[in-house]
Amino acid sequence: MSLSGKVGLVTGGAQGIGRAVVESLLNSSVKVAVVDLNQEVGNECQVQLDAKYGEGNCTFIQCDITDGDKLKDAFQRTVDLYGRLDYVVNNAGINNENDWEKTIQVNLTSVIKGTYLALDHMSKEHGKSGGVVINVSSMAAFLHSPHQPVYTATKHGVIGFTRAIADASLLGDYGVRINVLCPAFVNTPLLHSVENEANMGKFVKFKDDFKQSMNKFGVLQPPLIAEGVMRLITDSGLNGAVMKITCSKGIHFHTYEPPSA
Ligand SMILES: NC(=O)C1=CN([C@@H]2O[C@H](COP(=O)(O)OP(=O)(O)OC[C@H]3O[C@@H](n4cnc5c(N)ncnc54)[C@H](O)[C@@H]3O)[C@@H](O)[C@H]2O)C=CC1
Ligand SMILES: CC/C=C\C[C@H](O)[C@H](O)/C=C/C=C/C=C\C=C\C(=O)C/C=C\CCC(=O)O
Repeated sequence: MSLSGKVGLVTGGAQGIGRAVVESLLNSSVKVAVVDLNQEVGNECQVQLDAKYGEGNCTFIQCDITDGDKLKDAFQRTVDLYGRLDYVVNNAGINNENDWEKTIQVNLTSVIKGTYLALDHMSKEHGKSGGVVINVSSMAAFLHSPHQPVYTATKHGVIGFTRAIADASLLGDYGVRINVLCPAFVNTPLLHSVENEANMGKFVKFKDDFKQSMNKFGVLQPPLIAEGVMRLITDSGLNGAVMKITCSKGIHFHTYEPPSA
């Protein structure tokens, strides 16, 4: 399936999982807006991607996604620059149990805003031609741990929101498929925040429990997560799907039992 001529937007795209996703999209000839808070890492990312994929194929947009107006502008700038929008990956996330309200804003509220903005630009309801949204949750939504209660709550929230809005998209004939991705531990800068009291607050004392889980379940590399994202984009049968990626089972899907009366 050729994705050439399509346009994507990835939040938190300057490093870690988001950066791997951006590169997979560029490898498939998708033009990409890299929306990220970090100016320095974003600038470096732009230089490196221009050198690797050629100028004009991606653009770094500095944006704090918790600022609703700035997020709206980032979507509009993407459409103004590339003429359309087809894929949105709401990936940016933080792990901050000290400033837990910020964690809710970044990990959940901004994912909801990003999904609604994606629908504004892609839904047939607004005369657009459809697309795909992928919201990044975590295996933490299935196997909770004592060192990140609010992070865990946000990742549960992302799954609930995504499954419900995916149903709305289907019933409302929006033409937009909306799926959720739940990676286990991935080797990115975020993972190293477990030892940092500024992030973990009083739960830092449970870091050994976290490390034991990492040893038990293993650590994935970002390109496998990007492979999962590309599958969610290209498999036209997937809407409201909950993709899990783990060391033991690789890319697979969570199954829900139908509710009984
Ligand atoms: N690394 C891991 O083990 C796992 C990560 N995840 C999730 O994957 C997503 C990406 O995580 P990583 O790549 O590991 O993290 P990371 O910390 O390496 O990268 C996150 C990116 O998001 C950006 N960002 C943070 N706050 C932002 C804001 N307010 N506005 C715009 N950009 C912002 C950062 O500048 C950074 O470039 C997150 O949602 C995370 O919760 C899920 C499961 C496992
Ligand atoms: C300081 C922590 C920072 C970042 C890491 C994040 O918290 C990340 O989102 C947390 C991931 C937690 C993963 C937890 C469990 C992983 C489990 C497995 O890998 C496999 C276990 C079962 C698979 C069975 C199934 O597929 O259902």
